[in-house]
Amino acid sequence: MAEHFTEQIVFNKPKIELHVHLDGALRVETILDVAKRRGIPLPAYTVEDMRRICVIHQPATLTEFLGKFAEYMHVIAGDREAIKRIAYEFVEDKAKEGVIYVEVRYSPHLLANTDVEPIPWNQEEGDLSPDEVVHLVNQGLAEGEKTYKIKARSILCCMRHMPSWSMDVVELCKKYKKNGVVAIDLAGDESLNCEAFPGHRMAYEEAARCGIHRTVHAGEVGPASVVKEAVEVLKAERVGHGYNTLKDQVLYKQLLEQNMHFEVCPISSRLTGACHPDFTEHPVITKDKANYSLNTDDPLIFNSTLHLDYSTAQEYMGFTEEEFKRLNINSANSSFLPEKEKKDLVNELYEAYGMIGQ
Ligand SMILES: O=c1[nH]cnc2c1ncn2[C@H]1C[C@H](O)[C@@H](CO)O1
Repeated sequence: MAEHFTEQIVFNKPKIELHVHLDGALRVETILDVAKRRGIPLPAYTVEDMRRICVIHQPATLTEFLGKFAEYMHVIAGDREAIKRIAYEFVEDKAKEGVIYVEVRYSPHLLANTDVEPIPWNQEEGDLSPDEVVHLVNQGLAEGEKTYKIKARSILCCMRHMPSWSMDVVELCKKYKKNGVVAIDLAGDESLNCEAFPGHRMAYEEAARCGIHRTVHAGEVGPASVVKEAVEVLKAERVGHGYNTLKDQVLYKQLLEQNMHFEVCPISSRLTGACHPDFTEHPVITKDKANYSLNTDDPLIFNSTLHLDYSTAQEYMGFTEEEFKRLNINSANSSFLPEKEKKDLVNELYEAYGMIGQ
């Protein structure tokens, strides 16, 4: 587990997760297995050693954290079997954590090796396009859903440093809207690119025009102005992280009034240096009755589970059983499911939490 924090199951009830990266949620065992099959050299060959390389152990910076992906993404990218497998295993892992609905995000371009410029992770050009990546992830998720009886949808990420990919991303969201893709996201290093490039803005305009749901990583390490831009220019319906919103109280109050949903990731926020390392100082906004979810973000790199985020929230941030229920109901209400499915999900939680008729 991350540093000395210990995982306990403090909320053993159905949960919703809205902010988790597929490529940050792989099993180390799978990376080793695929590398062996493909004959790809790794910096380590045991689970323990490879985990040590992938994991962030001490609070670092977002830029350092994002560097961790380069340790293993070349193993999975460009390989059809591996991509389908990680999607399937992801659903299994979430089901084991008691998640009944998850929205998982990734960049199709970062898993492809053709129709992408530049080809990521120093791969040789191959024949796996971002379009086929989405198809494969959809298949893996759908098979996982069938086996583990939970619901999994996906969000496609634009990357802050690659505005030239963003129009492709929104086109993929449109194409696969009926096949499990529910929204567009903008991820990557906002500390390097604070203002969204025109490529991102155009993609988000098109998303809004076509009824594609929108979330944006903003105010994680970047200033509150990035959140303002996400909401006002990119028309974000949810904010990924958003911690620095609190530094602009006018904006924060406005977003509270709008019932804006914040995708909060406690363990992540500490290890990426986004928030104060002392969890008691974390700007999670329980006292304001804000609308937010609790999420793992990148459990491989934080060596974490959703249970660890919950137990940390309970132990250091004063979360109660009632707050866990409230935030999960808010999460279901803020999911990007169609209205009818959303209503059913909310009712499922009410029932599981013994809140029928409230
Ligand atoms: O916490 C994060 N902030 C910004 N970008 C992130 C975070 N976690 C993962 N990413 C990036 C790296 C992944 O390759 C990409 C798509 O999942 O999104």
